Amino acid sequence: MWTIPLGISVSPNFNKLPLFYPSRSPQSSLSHHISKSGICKASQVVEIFPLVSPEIVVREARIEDCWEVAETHLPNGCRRTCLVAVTGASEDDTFFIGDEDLKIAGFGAKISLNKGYVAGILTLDTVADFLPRKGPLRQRRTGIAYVSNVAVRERFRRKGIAKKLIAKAEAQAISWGCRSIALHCDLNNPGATNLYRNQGFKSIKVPEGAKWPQPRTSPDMQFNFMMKILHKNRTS
Ligand SMILES: CC(=O)SCCNC(=O)CCNC(=O)[C@H](O)C(C)(C)COP(=O)(O)OP(=O)(O)OC[C@H]1O[C@@H](n2cnc3c(N)ncnc32)[C@H](O)[C@@H]1OP(=O)(O)O
Repeated sequence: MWTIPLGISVSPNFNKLPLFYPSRSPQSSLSHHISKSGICKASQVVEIFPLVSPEIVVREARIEDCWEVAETHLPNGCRRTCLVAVTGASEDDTFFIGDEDLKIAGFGAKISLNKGYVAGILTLDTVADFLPRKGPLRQRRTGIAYVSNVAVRERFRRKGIAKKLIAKAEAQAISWGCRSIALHCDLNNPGATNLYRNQGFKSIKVPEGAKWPQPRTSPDMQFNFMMKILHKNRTS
C-alpha cells in the first residue's frame, strides 16, 4: 500500500501548485518513483507525468485531485467546492492503476487517477467567514458566494484559465441560489485585481471604523474587497 502525501496550501503569492496530478503514463513508470518507504513525492509525480494536450476543461475537483476536497465539516446549509482547470482530459477521462488500494493522506479509499493535469484551481463557498455578519445576532450572510485560493501554474498564465475558472464559479454560485459573488484580493496584486475588474467585480468600500473580517494572512497585507451581482441568465 502506498501513502501519497497530497494537499493544497495556496496563498495569494503562491507560484507553484504542490499537487499530485498524473497523466497517461503506465503504472510501471509510477512504481519506479515510489521510494522504499512507500512515499511518492508529489513533485516527483508531476515530473513523471508531463502535459499531453493544451486543451483545458474546468470541472469540480475530485478526491484524486486533492484530498482537501474530502473535507466535509461545513456549517449547516453551507456549500463549498473546489474547481480545477484540467488540461488534456475530458470530464469522464479516468484510468486506473490496477486494483491498488491507495491510501491518501489518512483516508483509505479505492480511487481512480485522472489523467488530466491540473493547471489552475479556485475554491468557492457560501460559508461567509470573510463577509460582515448581519444583525444583532451576528448571523452569517446568505446568498453570497465567496471565491478564494485562485491560482494558475506559472507556465499556463495569460491563457484565459483564471477567466474560465471564474465563469464556472459564477455559474456554480447561481446554481446554489446566490445573488452575488465576493472575494478579497491583495491590493498589491495588480494582475489579479485586473482579472476581477475585467470580469465585472467592483471594489467595495469598507465603512469607516467597520471591522469586516479579512483572510488570515500576514498582518501587513491589505485587501480589496470585491463583489459582483450575479444574473441568472448571464455569466461572463
Ligand atoms: C481571490 C484570490 O484568490 S486572489 C489570488 C490570486 N492568485 C494569485 O495571485 C496567484 C498567482 N497568480 C496567478 O495564479 C495568476 O496570475 C492569476 C490567477 C492571477 C491569473 O491567472 P491567468 O490564468 O493568467 O489569468 P487569465 O489568463 O484568465 O487573465 C485574464 C485577464 O486578467 C488580467 N491579468 C491576468 N494576469 C495579469 C497580470 N499578470 N498582469 C496584468 N493583468 C493580468 C488581464 O486583464 C487578463 O486578460 P488578457 O490576458 O486578455 O489581458
